[in-house]
Amino acid sequence: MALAYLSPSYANTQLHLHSSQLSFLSTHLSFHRRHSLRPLPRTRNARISCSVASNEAPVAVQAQDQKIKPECFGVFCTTYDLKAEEETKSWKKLINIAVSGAAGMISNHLLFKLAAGEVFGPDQPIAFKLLGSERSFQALEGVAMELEDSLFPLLREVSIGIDPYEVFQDVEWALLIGAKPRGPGMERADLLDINGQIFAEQGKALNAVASRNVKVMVVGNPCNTNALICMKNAPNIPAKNFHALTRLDENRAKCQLALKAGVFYDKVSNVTIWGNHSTTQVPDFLNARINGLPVKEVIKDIKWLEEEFTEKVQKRGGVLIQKWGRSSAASTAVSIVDAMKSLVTPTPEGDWFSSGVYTTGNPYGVAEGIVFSMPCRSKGDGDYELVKDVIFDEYLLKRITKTEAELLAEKRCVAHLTGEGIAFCDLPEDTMLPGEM
Ligand SMILES: NC(=O)C1=CN([C@@H]2O[C@H](COP(=O)(O)OP(=O)(O)OC[C@H]3O[C@@H](n4cnc5c(N)ncnc54)[C@H](OP(=O)(O)O)[C@@H]3O)[C@@H](O)[C@H]2O)C=CC1
Ligand SMILES: O=C([O-])CC(=O)C(=O)O
Repeated sequence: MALAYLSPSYANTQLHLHSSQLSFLSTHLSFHRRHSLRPLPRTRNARISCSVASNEAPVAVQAQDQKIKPECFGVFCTTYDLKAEEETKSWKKLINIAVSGAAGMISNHLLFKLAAGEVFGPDQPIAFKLLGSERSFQALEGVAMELEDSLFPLLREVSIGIDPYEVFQDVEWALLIGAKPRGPGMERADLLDINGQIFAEQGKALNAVASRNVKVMVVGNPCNTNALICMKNAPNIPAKNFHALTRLDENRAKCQLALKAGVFYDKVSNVTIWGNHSTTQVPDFLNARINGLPVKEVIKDIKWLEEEFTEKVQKRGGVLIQKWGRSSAASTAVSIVDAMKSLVTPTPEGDWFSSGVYTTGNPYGVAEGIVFSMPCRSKGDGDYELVKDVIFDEYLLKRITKTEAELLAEKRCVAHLTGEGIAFCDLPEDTMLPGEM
């Protein structure tokens, strides 16, 4: 069954149905900016003009002719003038970006940055495939309407759906943000299991329908182990293409080092976050540099580095939640943009960036088979290589061993979701997500 386009009211009606009946809802609400000067079919054009003219939300109309696929929505139906057409000739091929948890807080910042060209530049048109759920479908429509009202020249298509097998079709980037937050009294093992199921399903869907070289950025927590689960369920996609977001931690570490040294934060480089996006993460001040000098030559207060600095970065998310009542959304979105940019632009000479990536084959002696944040460099082709010229001391190694042990325990806890046998949960008691206090 196909819909010409959906409205809040129509979607609502359907949302009361059994989930097996819902897949057609992902027969996306598509907003296509038109590339040609060819006039729109009269009937569709007329219907949409009507909804715009009456100043209402997009009106639900089931296709009279079921074969007509939706091509445009509201203002997106307007054809471009010749000047705009000439401009688009120099544009690159459309890039398909999927975002899950698209009605959530992080996404609400991220989508607008991506559509403005912050990652891929001013000549890269973009299509958004937004994944929501029964819960969030109506909110997703609201998000889509805001995108519509933003008049982004680069945003050529927006589709929304709740079936990852449809939403992930041909996507070249999958930004997996949606995850259940840890509620009061919920065990970490339960959180791993509930979210793990989401990421196992999404991994399978990516494996089945996404571009074979899709880059997957897992943000939803616990992001390292979610990324591992997703990857293990997508055997046809290179393991190297999966990332867990630790760039926010890197940015937080840079900020604290700059503050202590009294320099602007662009003077801080070579910061690695090692390990898990949790309170065991290790912000590496041994290899980091300020104005090109080793941090320890600029900040002589070793006690501050080992204790205060490290803990500040590890728990920054929780302190922020205490102040603001909600978790970091804007700075997380900024860090996702940074992380993506680091993969599509060459890393500046001598520097690197942190990302949670698969450890198999790593040169540091970190246990194989987990997703662990490590220092990476990229040629800007979407791929990365691990940095070899880093040094370790006793302090750093001890901390790395602790975060590694936590990730190995998380891995045992989700063995049933990675195809590695029976799960056994012996998670360390004293560690948390950065946002937990
Ligand atoms: N790696 C990092 O650096 C950071 C990671 N995070 C993590 O990112 C994730 C998203 O954060 P944020 O956007 O602020 O969160 P929000 O609560 O605003 O949005 C989360 C989205 O997750 C989806 N979701 C999926 N399953 C469930 C479920 N069972 N119960 C409730 N919601 C669910 C919901 O969308 P839908 O209904 O459409 O599925 C919801 O819109 C969280 O896991 C958070 O911990 C946050 C900050 C930093
Ligand atoms: O714990 C959370 O949900 C928030 C988080 O990851 C962070 O702030 O780094």
